Amino acid sequence: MDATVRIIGVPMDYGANRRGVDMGPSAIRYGGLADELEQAGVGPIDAGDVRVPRAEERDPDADPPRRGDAKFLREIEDVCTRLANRVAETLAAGEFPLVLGGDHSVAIGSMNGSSREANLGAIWFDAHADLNTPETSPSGNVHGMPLGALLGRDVFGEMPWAHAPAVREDAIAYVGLRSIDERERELVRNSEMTAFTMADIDERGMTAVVEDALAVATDGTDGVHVSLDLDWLDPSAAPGVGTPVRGGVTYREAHAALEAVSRRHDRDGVLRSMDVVEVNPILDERNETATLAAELTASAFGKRIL
Ligand SMILES: NC(=[NH2+])NCCC[C@H](N)C(=O)O
Repeated sequence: MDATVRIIGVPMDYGANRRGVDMGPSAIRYGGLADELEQAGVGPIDAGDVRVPRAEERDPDADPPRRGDAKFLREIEDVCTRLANRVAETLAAGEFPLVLGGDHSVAIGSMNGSSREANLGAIWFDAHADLNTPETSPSGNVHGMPLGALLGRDVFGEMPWAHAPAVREDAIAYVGLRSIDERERELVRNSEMTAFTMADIDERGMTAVVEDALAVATDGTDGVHVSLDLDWLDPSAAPGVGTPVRGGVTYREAHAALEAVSRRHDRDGVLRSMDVVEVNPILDERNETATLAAELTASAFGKRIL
């Protein structure tokens, strides 16, 4: 990675089903992110956090969460608008935006910012498809909807600050899917996205799958956004997440995947922006998941064993 990496924290948990991911940015920093990046040969700048209104300060009656609705969408849009601006400014300054979540709805902001001046592709490292809309969501949690939002589906087509689609469907590749809601399954099947599930990884190996995902995300695009949800990993390696799903990626597969991204970047500079999301320190064991998040980020930016 030749560009300076600008770390942008987003201490937000409005999109998640439980409290705690708002502490993710602190935990990942405490887990050694800056040191890890330096070992990868990257000079990071920590730009601090995007302002997120504290949940305790909200009027509890202002926006009552309802089933089938998008909970706290107003707050999430507000934060994502600020984040999108920060990401766009970072890119305009010739720096690389590294966004620390927060729940996965932060990707709505980071990818909107990253795609303002570029045709963006994306790799979604996640157990979940995150393609719900308020209409299809079983939970109403917006962290299950960021791709629906980025594609401008349903009410997300009416967000005046966002341009939709922020990313072309056929330039998105999932890697490691294993938990898809009933109605979401149809959405994934009927979409033009490429979905590599855990079964594909078992059958073909991580490196081959990630190389294919990179081919999808770079085809006809100016750059790739990597969205790394820590629940992509198996809960034995990453216990500090709010929506754990067993049967996930191992510690070694995860490093292999991000090393494959970094190798490709070394060849043709494809990486444009990245977010690392869903670390929940309350549920974690001695900050293990946040530390892993920092290590995996360093692998994406070129840290090698030898
Ligand atoms: N980024 C995440 N952790 N997403 C979890 C989504 C879970 C479920 N599919 C939902 O819509 O509620």
